[in-house]
Amino acid sequence: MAASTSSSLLSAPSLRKSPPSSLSSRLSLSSAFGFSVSLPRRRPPAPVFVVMSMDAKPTILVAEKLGEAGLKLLKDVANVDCSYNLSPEELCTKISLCDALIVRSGTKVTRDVFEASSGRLRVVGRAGVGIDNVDLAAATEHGCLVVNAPTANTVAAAEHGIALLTAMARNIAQADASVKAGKWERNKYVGVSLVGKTLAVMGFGKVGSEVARRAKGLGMQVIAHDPYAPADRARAIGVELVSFDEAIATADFISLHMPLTSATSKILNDQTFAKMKKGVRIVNVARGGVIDEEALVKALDAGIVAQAALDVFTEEPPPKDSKLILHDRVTVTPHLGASTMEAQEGVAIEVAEAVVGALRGELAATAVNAPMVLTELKPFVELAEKLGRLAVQLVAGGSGVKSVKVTYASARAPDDLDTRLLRAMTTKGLIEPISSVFVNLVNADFTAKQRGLRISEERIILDGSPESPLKSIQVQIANVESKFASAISESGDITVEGRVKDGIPHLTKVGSFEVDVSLEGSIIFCRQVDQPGMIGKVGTILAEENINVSFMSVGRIAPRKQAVMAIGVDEQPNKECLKRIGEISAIEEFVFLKL
Ligand SMILES: NC(=O)C1=CN([C@@H]2O[C@H](COP(=O)(O)OP(=O)(O)OC[C@H]3O[C@@H](n4cnc5c(N)ncnc54)[C@H](O)[C@@H]3O)[C@@H](O)[C@H]2O)C=CC1
Ligand SMILES: O=C(O)C(=O)COP(=O)(O)O
Repeated sequence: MAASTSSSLLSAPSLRKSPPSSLSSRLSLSSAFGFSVSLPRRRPPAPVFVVMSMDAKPTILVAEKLGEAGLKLLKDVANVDCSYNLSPEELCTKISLCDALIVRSGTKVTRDVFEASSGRLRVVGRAGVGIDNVDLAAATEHGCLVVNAPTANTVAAAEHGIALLTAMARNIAQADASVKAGKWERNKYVGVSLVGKTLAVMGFGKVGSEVARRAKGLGMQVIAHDPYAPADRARAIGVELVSFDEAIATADFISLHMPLTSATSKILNDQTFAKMKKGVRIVNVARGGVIDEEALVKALDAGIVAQAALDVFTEEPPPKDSKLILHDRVTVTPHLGASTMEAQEGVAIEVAEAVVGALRGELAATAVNAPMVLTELKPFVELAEKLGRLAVQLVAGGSGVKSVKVTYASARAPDDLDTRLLRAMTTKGLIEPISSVFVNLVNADFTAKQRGLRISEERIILDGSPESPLKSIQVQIANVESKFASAISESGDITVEGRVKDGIPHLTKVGSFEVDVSLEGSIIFCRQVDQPGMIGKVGTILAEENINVSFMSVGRIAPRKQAVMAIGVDEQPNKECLKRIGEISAIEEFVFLKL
């Protein structure tokens, strides 16, 4: 495949130098995808996302300690400046002389850093999974690639979870401090046994499943909650997937392994602690923000939570006088989940390879923000991602998403429409709302496969002018239940379909209902009895709650039967507002979805 053609799928924000041809030939998207597709004839060649020639040695700033093997890889091709504990000002001063920056979780790579680099910084490497310390939007705007190391520390994080679990159950940290203080308190530190106890693993991804495997080895009864994990993957290691409420109500121990997203933020709070078994013990090696820390202190004091073991905190380092940290039934570590010799060597190699590759012009499979080119497909790319986002959010908790079909209706011949970018963006929409994985053109198929998600594509060839690349895109999720039953079409699948109108993606079908709502902001779907006054009733509630409606559309099967109302809203309605809508008597079901 000619690199110049394939590269047209990638943007070239501000190139300093075109790549030499030997480097261009390394950017083979077909191999990155693991399949080969003939590319469209119309697409003009564009420069690749290459950042610099390798004849001048680039400079890489390593701002946090990195394993030796990774450093060696970097030093083979670059001038490496290892400067740790830089203040934000020092980082901004240094960065203007650097082509790449490598960090862990302790360095904040803010917009100021990208601005201070004056366009020289081309790659940020995160030697670990979470990239919450990197301003991704600013990176993308400045044409800077961000890569991470998503797999090399999985086992370390799982082992740390198990270490905290066992240390907590046997009061290891407290007893150690007591003996060192000259005491001998054998009765005070009687622990609890793990064997036969129920552990709820919340988030059954890479780390969660490794924790589950190990806990079973300790003789624990393991259940898991993960609305998006396929049940057969859980079954394969003898774990039952259950609802959130069942998990927290049944567990003697709860271990958190979900990403921090708007849906998981403070997922353990006053209400959810109240549903737990009295005396439950909690482990968190995910992200501090998934627990409402004040609520946890209250639950500890009320005896609902017997103990907690925490590696991560909302604010890191946490305030010295934090009641949570100082609580005598809480065991803490300073974000050590990924800190083993082996994991650090692993992430160092994984990130160094990605950074060196990126400097050479290759696009790493671990790229987090690979910017995409503005082509005629741009609005359809946006449509594909939004349909994916909508479809996955319509899935009811407990249904594993395994099989997705994307149907493109187009008047273009198959060899004149390359759907890889559309499929990648649909995959991004399907996976990102439910995961800490970042999906881009390069890693989309790989990521889907890794998660057991099968994405098939179908083309409907239409008569008419091939001027516009596509008429519509439909996304269907098979074999799942929906939290909005009307989203299930006659085929039995969750179905959403959209079109581009005046350059803006629109949703045109949900389930069997025709609607028309622009895909901006967020959406409320309501199914109601088709009768006068419904739009007014819902509109009035939204107006009273100061929620701006951007679009409203009603689709119905037949007059005075059932209808589905799709309402685009600029602001997120609060719980009270949604409750009021749900209480309108003719409304049979409704759901709020973020785009
Ligand atoms: N303490 C440390 O040093 C480390 C912390 N981590 C953190 O551990 C977490 C998990 O990492 P991975 O397993 O690599 O990610 P992953 O993406 O492989 O797994 C996350 C899982 O959470 C599930 N999930 C999403 N929303 C959920 C919800 N509302 N309820 C239950 N499950 C939900 C997803 O379906 C997915 O299966 C991340 O937050 C990551 O940042 C990872 C490595 C080291
Ligand atoms: O990889 C992650 O998400 C982690 O939380 C590990 O962070 P660290 O690299 O140890 O600062």
